Amino acid sequence: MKLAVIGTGYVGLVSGVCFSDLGNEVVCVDKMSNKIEMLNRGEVPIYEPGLKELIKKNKDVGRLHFTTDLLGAVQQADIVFIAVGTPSLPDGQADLSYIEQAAEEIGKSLNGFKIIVTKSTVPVGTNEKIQEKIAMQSLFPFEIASVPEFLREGTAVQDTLLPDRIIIGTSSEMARKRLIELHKPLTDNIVVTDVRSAEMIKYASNAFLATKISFINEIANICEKVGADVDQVAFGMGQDKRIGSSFLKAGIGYGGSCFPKDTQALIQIAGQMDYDFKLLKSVVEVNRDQRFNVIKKLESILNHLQGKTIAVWGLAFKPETDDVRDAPAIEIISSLLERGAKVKAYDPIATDNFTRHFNMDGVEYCDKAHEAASDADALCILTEWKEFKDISPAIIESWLKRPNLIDGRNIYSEAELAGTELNYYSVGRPAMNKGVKERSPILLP
Ligand SMILES: NC(=O)c1ccc[n+]([C@@H]2O[C@H](COP(=O)([O-])OP(=O)(O)OC[C@H]3O[C@@H](n4cnc5c(N)ncnc54)[C@H](O)[C@@H]3O)[C@@H](O)[C@H]2O)c1
Ligand SMILES: O=c1ccn([C@@H]2O[C@H](COP(=O)(O)OP(=O)(O)O[C@H]3O[C@H](CO)[C@@H](O)[C@H](O)[C@H]3O)[C@@H](O)[C@H]2O)c(=O)[nH]1
Repeated sequence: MKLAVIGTGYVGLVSGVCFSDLGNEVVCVDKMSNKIEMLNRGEVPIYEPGLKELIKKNKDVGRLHFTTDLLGAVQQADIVFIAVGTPSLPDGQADLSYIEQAAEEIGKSLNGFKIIVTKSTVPVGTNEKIQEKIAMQSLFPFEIASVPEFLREGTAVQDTLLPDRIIIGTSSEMARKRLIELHKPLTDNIVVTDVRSAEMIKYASNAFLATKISFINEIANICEKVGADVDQVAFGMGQDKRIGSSFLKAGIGYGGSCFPKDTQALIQIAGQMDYDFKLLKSVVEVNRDQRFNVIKKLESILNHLQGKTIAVWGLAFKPETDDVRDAPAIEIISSLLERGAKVKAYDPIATDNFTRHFNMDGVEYCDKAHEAASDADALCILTEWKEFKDISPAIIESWLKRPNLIDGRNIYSEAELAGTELNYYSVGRPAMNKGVKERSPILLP
């Protein structure tokens, strides 16, 4: 099939490349000419394992193209995917201006029957607005469908080629058939719904996963008070198939380009219908507070942070990505600076992105983990990069000026800490904490 994909962010680029790998003729479009120039030179604007190789393979056989020419791309396509951004507006609603603009441009470009598919995460009812917008621009026939995307950054290629399920929301028999045919090579688990339900499935899925994370983080906070170990608790809970073991990793809360914005957007969607989504509001509040536990623990160890040197390992919102959108590191570093600390930061790949987006005076960005930790009063681990796990706590202790380690992602085990004199604090594992004032768990009467 001939496909056009509008927007070459994570979703557009990865899905375009994967569709082309399945043998389809794909043209990926972006209005940012620098991105398209990079892609045409064989460079990849995002860090995503396996993507570069797949782009090269499919470009070399002439099945994959990159262009800024939306009209040309749409005109040669049978199916057009919209994969532009839907960032948050200041009040939390989804900003649909990129969607509206793309729909208008697609409408102006139609030259015959097409299926227009929205992959972007959009509020319920948006696909109907897209339909109206396109129809205002064109008399050519077209059908619409909502096929939300569920890939995770860092495993995007794998998630796209081996999805748990594909959701196809459409009322068109023709779109249903063509889209099932297109996705069939990926999975047999294709769920066909109406358009509004497909739009809601995406938000409900992200909100539910965010809820699991905030739930386990609150359990972790209680574990610290009652002397239980959240990792053991999560493992035990996860053995129940009804609960499942995924997304129960306690830490400093979720970040990234999706959970923070999509939870806020769903609260707004509900609010516009006069429904107060109390549970999800609490999920967001718990997540906001969780990252500041790092600051509280630092203050309990160091008393105050004025003039102290704090090393930070991890700027990306999670490992295997250079994405820093809504990363916990942003607020944690800002709070450290506000309290007068000197911050030395290191990330294996996200530093350039971080410095491009955030102007944080007073932060020294380091090229090596060792350089950041050297002579620091404390080290905070904010992202669980494998590179960090491979460095033993004993080595870290030898680099630091004072032996204080805040492990925001629970990357070290008790055995790895044995023999060190580190004041160690992780999340929800009080028996492993050493040197922190509230070290002894409060035993229940
Ligand atoms: N990032 C993820 O992991 C992920 C996963 C699932 C779903 N989503 C959803 O998918 C959508 C896209 O997310 P993303 O992270 O890939 O976005 P992004 O913001 O990284 O990229 C969007 C791209 O679209 C381009 N664009 C905008 N308007 C355009 C137009 N009219 N013509 C051509 N190009 C245009 C922009 O220049 C940009 O390069 C969002 O709705 C997001 O919520 C994202
Ligand atoms: O047990 C867990 C799992 C994740 N996280 C955090 O949650 C955030 C999001 O992680 P993850 O879901 O792996 O990354 P994303 O790439 O943001 O993917 C989510 O958001 C995408 C965009 O909508 C969806 O497509 C995916 O299905 C959904 O998992 C990160 O900060 C993680 O550190 C935890 O704290 N504990």
